[in-house]
Amino acid sequence: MKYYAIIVAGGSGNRMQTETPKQFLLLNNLPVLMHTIRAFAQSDAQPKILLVINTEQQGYWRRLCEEFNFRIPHEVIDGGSERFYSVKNAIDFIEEDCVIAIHDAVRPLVSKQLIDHCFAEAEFKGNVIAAVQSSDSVRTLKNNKSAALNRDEIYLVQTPQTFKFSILKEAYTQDFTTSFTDDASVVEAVGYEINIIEGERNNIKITYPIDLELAELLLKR
Ligand SMILES: Nc1ccn([C@@H]2O[C@H](COP(=O)(O)OP(=O)(O)OP(=O)(O)O)[C@@H](O)[C@H]2O)c(=O)n1
Ligand SMILES: C[C@](O)(CO)[C@H](O)COP(=O)(O)O
Repeated sequence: MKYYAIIVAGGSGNRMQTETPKQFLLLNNLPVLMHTIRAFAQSDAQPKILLVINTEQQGYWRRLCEEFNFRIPHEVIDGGSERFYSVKNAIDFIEEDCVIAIHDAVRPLVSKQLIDHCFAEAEFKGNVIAAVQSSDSVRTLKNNKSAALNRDEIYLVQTPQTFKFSILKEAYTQDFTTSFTDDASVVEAVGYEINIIEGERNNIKITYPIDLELAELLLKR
């Protein structure tokens, strides 16, 4: 089987509020994105790596690769205006049957074990996403009224989100809607049941400044 990793790095990082998009910020002296690519390059699956970056940041990325002597082979794909379109651009590039892991560039602490587990399960079941159970109590808030939910039924979804090529190709022919917050929601909308495997508490998404500080601490353990 052929394996691909689509690493989406086409966002602008508004919530991080830094001039440099968060995927390029230094984490332990190496840009976040290089940690992420390295995790996939170290996996047993040895996926072909497709890196999605906005056209205006591709020159900056090339300069970073020179500066850090970063030589892991990867194909650069143009980013889109939404994560959905960034993923779609990468899927459109793939022309062979394969299993595809889609991963946020800003989840640099993902382990090679989780990556390989995702590839193996998706090859067997068609799709699988990594998620962790909520350790906090959870509530909904609607019309100013809050209500408790059963936290045993609540999973916090991560990436990798891994799928057989044909499933992704079919799902990404749909028109974008704002309810598509991840790849699983896109695939579910065409009728597939999504499988969950245990993610990793360390596999945090760098979204706010505190997350970068946390990632630094986790890497130093
Ligand atoms: N048009 C987009 C938007 C997001 N992403 C990527 O999707 C991942 C998860 O998105 P998020 O954390 O929301 O990143 P940003 O969109 O950059 O952040 P923000 O929402 O705070 O602006 C990131 O690796 C981001 O680079 C992307 O490839 N293309
Ligand atoms: C894909 C994702 O990381 C799964 O948790 C998440 O949905 C991305 O959301 P964001 O708002 O684009 O960061």
